[in-house]
Amino acid sequence: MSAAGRLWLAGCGTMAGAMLRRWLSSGLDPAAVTVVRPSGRPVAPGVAVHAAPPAGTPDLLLLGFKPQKLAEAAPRFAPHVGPDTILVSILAGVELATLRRAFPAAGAIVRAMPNTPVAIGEGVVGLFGEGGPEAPANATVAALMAPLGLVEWIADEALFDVVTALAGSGPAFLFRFIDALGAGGAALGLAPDQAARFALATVQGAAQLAARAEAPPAALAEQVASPGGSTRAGLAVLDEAGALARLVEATLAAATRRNAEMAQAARDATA
Ligand SMILES: NC(=O)C1=CN([C@@H]2O[C@H](COP(=O)(O)OP(=O)(O)OC[C@H]3O[C@@H](n4cnc5c(N)ncnc54)[C@H](O)[C@@H]3O)[C@@H](O)[C@H]2O)C=CC1
Ligand SMILES: O=C(O)[C@@H]1CCC=N1
Repeated sequence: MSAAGRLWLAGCGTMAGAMLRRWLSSGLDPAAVTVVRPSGRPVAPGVAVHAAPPAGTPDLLLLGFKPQKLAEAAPRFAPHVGPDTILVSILAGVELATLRRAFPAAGAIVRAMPNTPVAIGEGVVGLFGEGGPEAPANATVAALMAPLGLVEWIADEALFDVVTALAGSGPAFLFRFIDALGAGGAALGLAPDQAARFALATVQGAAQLAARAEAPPAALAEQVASPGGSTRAGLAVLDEAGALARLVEATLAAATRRNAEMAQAARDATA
């Protein structure tokens, strides 16, 4: 974790806060971290917090505010970003070219797309950097992200909005599904609290089984669905005219479109 040297977080809300929690619990020295957040509110013992960027230059600056704040925040942080600084952005949508315009002196710029389960080391982090997978900064960024969960480089920045929809937003879609599973059971007569517990434990168990199994999820579904049995009757509803697949694809498409809109807004705001 010391690979990142002096680490500054610009913004420390839900997402950057989840990343920081995991970094600290996996051994990052809090004295190496500076959080800059408008409220100046404390974050964690030993982590310096400032309402505005202090003097100095970090080795790695993580942009953790909303994409809509880029135009306002960038001029405050840019003077602290030099050729020895790696800039990492978790801003949904916002492209490398926009970030490069806002931080012309940065030594390297990498986009990272995490999700909230990184807080417990069970997240996903998609990465895309300016210099391609072999750029020297990439090893530093990959080492920093490693404790957060599954870390993979994305081959094409044009796909980053899809990664954001699938993995960045994905937990929200799955939380909805857990609720829907419980609500479905409750609608058919189970006590709502018991239905909610069963739904959560079922999703947790199924995900863990799928993660450990050699067979793909489709084969695991077949193992549950006995011929002529009740699971088959339920799957027929999910599969009718590709109902579930179409719903999920439309969901990801809507989120992907919104990421592209935020990218455009950030381009316009920083032009
Ligand atoms: N919430 C999520 O699950 C995910 C969020 N993201 C990205 O993470 C970023 C942050 O999202 P959240 O954590 O959900 O939002 P949030 O609203 O919880 O946190 C943003 C933080 O930025 C701070 N901030 C605002 N203006 C600032 C400035 N000028 N300088 C420094 N800090 C400033 C705010 O005080 C706030 O605490 C967004 O760009 C989003 O696209 C990416 C993946 C997943
Ligand atoms: O909703 C958002 O815009 C961000 C991107 C991925 C998750 N949250």
